[in-house]
Amino acid sequence: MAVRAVRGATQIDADEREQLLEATAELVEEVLKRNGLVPDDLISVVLTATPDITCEFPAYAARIAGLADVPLLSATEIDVTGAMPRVIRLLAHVETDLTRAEIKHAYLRGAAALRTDLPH
Ligand SMILES: O=C(O)C(=O)C[C@]1(C(=O)O)C=C[C@@H](O)C=C1
Repeated sequence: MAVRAVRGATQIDADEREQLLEATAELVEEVLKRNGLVPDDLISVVLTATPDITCEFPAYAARIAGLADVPLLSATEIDVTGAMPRVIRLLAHVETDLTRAEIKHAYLRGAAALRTDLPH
């Protein structure tokens, strides 16, 4: 049974929110680890959620996952018909000596199907 919490006058699904927090933390950690980055290398980070994700701001999830002093922004991904549901995307602007070709992207869990042209 889903545990429910209340934000303002609105009920939210606490289990879904916990999943969002965990998945976003995993994504942040993977992006940093794969590219040998630390939070200080991050200039800013934009996170998007598909429109079906309404339980929490991904930026909040990233903040408590370790990006406390990085400028963050949450936004909604475009609602394209037939697009993969329940996806969190992260676009980071970083200080790095890596070339674009050396950057390692992270498509985790089912999101790997979004870019089969990339190594995962
Ligand atoms: O990289 C992704 O997450 C995708 O879903 C692919 C893609 C693209 O076609 O380049 C599509 C939609 C997103 O806004 C970003 C990128």
